[in-house]
Amino acid sequence: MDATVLPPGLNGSLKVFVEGGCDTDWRPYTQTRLYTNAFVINDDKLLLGFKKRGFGANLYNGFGGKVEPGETPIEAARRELREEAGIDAPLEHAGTLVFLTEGTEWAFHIDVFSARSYTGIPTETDEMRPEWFSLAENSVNGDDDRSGLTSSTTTTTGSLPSIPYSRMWADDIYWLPHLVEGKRFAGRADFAKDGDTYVMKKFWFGLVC
Ligand SMILES: CNc1ncnc2c1ncn2[C@@H]1O[C@H](COP(=O)(O)OP(=O)(O)OP(=O)(O)O)[C@@H](O)[C@H]1O
Repeated sequence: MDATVLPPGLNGSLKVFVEGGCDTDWRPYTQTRLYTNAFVINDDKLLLGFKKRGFGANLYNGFGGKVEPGETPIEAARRELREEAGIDAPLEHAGTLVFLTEGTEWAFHIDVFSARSYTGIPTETDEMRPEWFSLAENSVNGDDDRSGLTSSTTTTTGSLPSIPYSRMWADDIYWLPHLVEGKRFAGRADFAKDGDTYVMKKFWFGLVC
């Protein structure tokens, strides 16, 4: 795809790998707010957090939040990882995501980071419950409802569930496999609201080339 037809908000040399949704225009916006999202991989396991409150509650996600005044995105990402998961990690930039949600006139600009090692012990906080998921081909289905099961925060052996995409933001299934593979990506998705649920209406994701 020609760089001139990138969705508004995305820049650089990107090659589309998936796009779809409604045949409508991208929603206009005048402001962006900076956020971070950090994913820790350890051997064949991925650490996700179950969000207990706030925006995206009851979904699994990486660890992150708003970039505070005076912080760089990487500083914010490491702070949020410490605050929400209790660990430190040598985060590297993996991708850039732009999201519009119905009801807000500004765009989320999310710098996504990943690390292949960490220090500390993943620890549940008020906001997030860290859990490990298997990246192995033959792992058990992580989309099943695991409520009532013991938290796997400290599990290092046995069969972990696979990434629970049905209980994550709808965009994650497109770009997270690329993050796991160590590829750099960027994308945009515009969401509409259906009651309390956000529905992904239009999306575009590409790899950095
Ligand atoms: C729409 N599609 C999306 N797909 C995947 N991830 C998404 C997302 N939209 C937002 N996110 C992430 O959700 C977190 C919100 O952060 P959020 O908890 O609101 O921020 P912060 O911790 O600063 O808030 P408070 O301190 O509670 O105010 C933050 O990681 C951000 O990257």
